[in-house]
Parts: sequence; structure tokens; C-alpha cells
Amino acid sequence: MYVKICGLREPEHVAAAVEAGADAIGFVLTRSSRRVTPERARELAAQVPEHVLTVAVFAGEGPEQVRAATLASGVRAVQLHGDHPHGDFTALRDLGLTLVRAGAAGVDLRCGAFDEDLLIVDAPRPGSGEPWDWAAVRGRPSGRWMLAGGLDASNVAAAIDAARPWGVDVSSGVESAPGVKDTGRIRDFVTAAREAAAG
Ligand SMILES: O=C(O)c1ccccc1NCC(=O)[C@H](O)[C@H](O)COP(=O)(O)O
Repeated sequence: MYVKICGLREPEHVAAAVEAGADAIGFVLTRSSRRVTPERARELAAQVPEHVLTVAVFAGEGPEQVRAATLASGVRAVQLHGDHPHGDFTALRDLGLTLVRAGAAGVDLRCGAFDEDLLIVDAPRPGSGEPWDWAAVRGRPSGRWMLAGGLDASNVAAAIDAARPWGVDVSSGVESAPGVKDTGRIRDFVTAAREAAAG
């Protein structure tokens, strides 16, 4: 089970996610209470070992703005949330980075349909921590897709059972207060997701 922890802002939480065994770590570079500057993302990404994917998260910015911020941050993947057209992914392909498409259950659920490498199927309001009907997408997405939206250590097993994703992505569910990550919750989430996947 692939596990991504999103919205990290502090070195100790990046370290906690790496130690817990996360596969990917996200830095939000778009409008959000979790927003960090590209320079801050670069500092945080520098402490992440090669085997953990570092991801810059955007929502609605044009490809040139995404390109500039991504290069400044030094991450290895770009995540575009919402209604980005196929052309935005095509325009970023030459960066040579992993491309992640993210949207709610109404989007095209075929991973790769927009030439992306990974797909996230999320709640209507990304980063809100609001659970949704995860079972509604069971059997519909294809390829390497992560389930997100309202997950936490207490419900991730049920969510995996309901939707059968390839991976999971979390932000609010590993926070002790809005925008404030919690080391113990990060560890508990990764453990719960891996145990659920192991059966
Ligand atoms: O986290 C944000 O604030 C955010 C803002 C705008 C676009 C995307 C954002 N987060 C993207 C993520 O990948 C989150 O992990 C995902 O939406 C799940 O969030 P949550 O329901 O809080 O676990």
C-alpha cells in the first residue's frame, strides 16, 4: 500500500513521515493554510531520502507558474488538483518529474488519461478532512490511484476495504489542529494503512 503524507511544513514532521515509512511527502504550494514557499519546500525536501517521493501540490495555477515554483522547490513530483486540462500535464512532461493528477470522483478515473503517472481520487474540497462515500468509486479507477479525503488512522482500514485503492493520501487526519501535523498521528496512520493492506 503506497502512502502519501501531504501538507508538511516542519522538519520534525518530515522526519516523522520518513521514519514511519511514507512513500511520498507533499508540500502545498498553492493557496492554503498549509502553504509553504518554494524555498521552504526546498529546505524540507533536502532532508528526504531518495526513496521517498517529494511532491509539490498546486490547484489552478498555469503551467508556467507551476514549472517555476516546482524548479525552485527542487521536488521530484508535481500534483495538480482540480480542473487542470490535459495540456497542462503535457506542458510539464519535459520536466522529467512524476506527474500526479488529483480530483473528486467525477473526474476521469483512468490513471494516465491525462498522461499523468499517479492519480488521486479526493473529496470535493481537497485538504478539508471531510470524509466522503469512498465505496462509490470501488472498481472504477484504474492504474496507480490513491484514495484521499477525510482519512485518518481510525478509518483508513475501512476506507481501503471500501474502495480498494492502490495507495492512500492524508493531510488533516494526521494533524492535532488545523494545519499542525502530529508526529504520533503520522506514525499511526502509516502503520494502520500498511496493516490494513496486509490483511
Ligand atoms: O491540503 C491542502 O490544504 C490543499 C489545498 C489545495 C489543494 C490541495 C490540498 N491538499 C491536497 C492533498 O493531497 C490532501 O492530502 C488531500 O486533499 C486529502 O486531504 P485531507 O482530507 O485533509 O486528508
